[in-house]
Amino acid sequence: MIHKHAFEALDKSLKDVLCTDTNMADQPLFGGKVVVFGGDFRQILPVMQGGSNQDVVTSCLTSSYIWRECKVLNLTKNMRLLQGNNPSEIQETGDFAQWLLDIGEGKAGGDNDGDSEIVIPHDLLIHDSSDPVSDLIDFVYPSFLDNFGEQDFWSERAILAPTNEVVDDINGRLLSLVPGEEHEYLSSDSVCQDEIVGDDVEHNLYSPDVLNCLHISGIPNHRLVLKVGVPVMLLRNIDQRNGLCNGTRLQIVSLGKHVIEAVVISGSNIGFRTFIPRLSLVPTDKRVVFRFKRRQFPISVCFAMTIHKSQGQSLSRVGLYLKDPVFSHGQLYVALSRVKSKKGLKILILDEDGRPTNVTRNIVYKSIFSNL
Ligand SMILES: Nc1ncnc2c1ncn2[C@@H]1O[C@H](COP(=O)(O)OP(=O)(O)OP(=O)(O)O)[C@@H](O)[C@H]1O
Repeated sequence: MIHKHAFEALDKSLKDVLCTDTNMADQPLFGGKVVVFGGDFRQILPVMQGGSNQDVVTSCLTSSYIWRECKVLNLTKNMRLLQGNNPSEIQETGDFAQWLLDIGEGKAGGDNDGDSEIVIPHDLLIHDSSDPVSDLIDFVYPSFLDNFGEQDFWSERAILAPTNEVVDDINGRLLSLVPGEEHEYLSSDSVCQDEIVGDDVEHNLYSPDVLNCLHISGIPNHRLVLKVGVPVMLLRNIDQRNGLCNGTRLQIVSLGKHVIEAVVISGSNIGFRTFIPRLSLVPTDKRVVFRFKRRQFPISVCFAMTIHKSQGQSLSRVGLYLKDPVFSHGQLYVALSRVKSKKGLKILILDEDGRPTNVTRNIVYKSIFSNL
């Protein structure tokens, strides 16, 4: 979800361009233009690094002066969930849709606000298994090697997890099963010129070895290992007209030294072939206190992806791997609601001792709903 300041900036810009009245109080919102917002406050709210619950809630559009003039229209039907053909399937879909809403609104397993523990129904769980992670992988990617060459096989499946560490672990495990030669691409990392002060201590602090070790959300790792046929996700908008946006999934066709050929497998331009170059990527993560750039292909392997990255996706098969519990408002709801049918969802929750369990954390800041 976008920070309210982005909408307020648009409001001010449109007022500047469209209003002749210099008295701010008399200028209509968005310069008199009608603006339609679409969103779901049960989903993940703006990311505020180090921010409190209240900081997150007040960063939303509902806490802006704009909201006072918004008219709210509610959508009532979950269009992603495929309706069944017979009464029992229709009933099951309806019950599942209601359960998702209860998770999103903090009502599942009793009324709760903030962090709560919820019990996941038995039929959605991976349990009683000697190797539960393999079972989850087999559920999402059955007959992995037989289906490996099929483009359609990759377009509607994913394993989701809250953190990049777990995602990298699953991706590494599945990549090792893929037949074919491994290609390793190492990034070139350097501190941005405006950060260099010519001091030896600073120079050593920011040496390439140090920069190479940084794993930062939103940019690829220093070491990117790929094979032909592997599904990858774009991490930047590189050609929006042809559907090559941040989050688009592609399958690798060939791996060159300077360029990677891939075919789009998700979104509106499925089948489109393209060449991906290396880009200089500058992380925006405020926890990195200096600016540096990483020159690397803007992609990551996506057998598994983080819940944040899965926002907006509709998938026919989802394996939710909760080795660690979710950590932000709406994360569990987003993960569970990516799927098009209840049958396409399995969840593996591990307890502190690494054993499968049926209880996990849900986080819902109820104050976000108070203005709706
Ligand atoms: N009017 C409709 N008729 C049929 N299918 C629809 C309709 N609207 C949406 N869908 C389907 O529902 C799914 C979700 O749609 P879409 O991604 O636009 O919703 P969204 O609100 O952006 O979802 P989310 O925010 O949960 O990612 C898609 O598979 C889409 O094809």
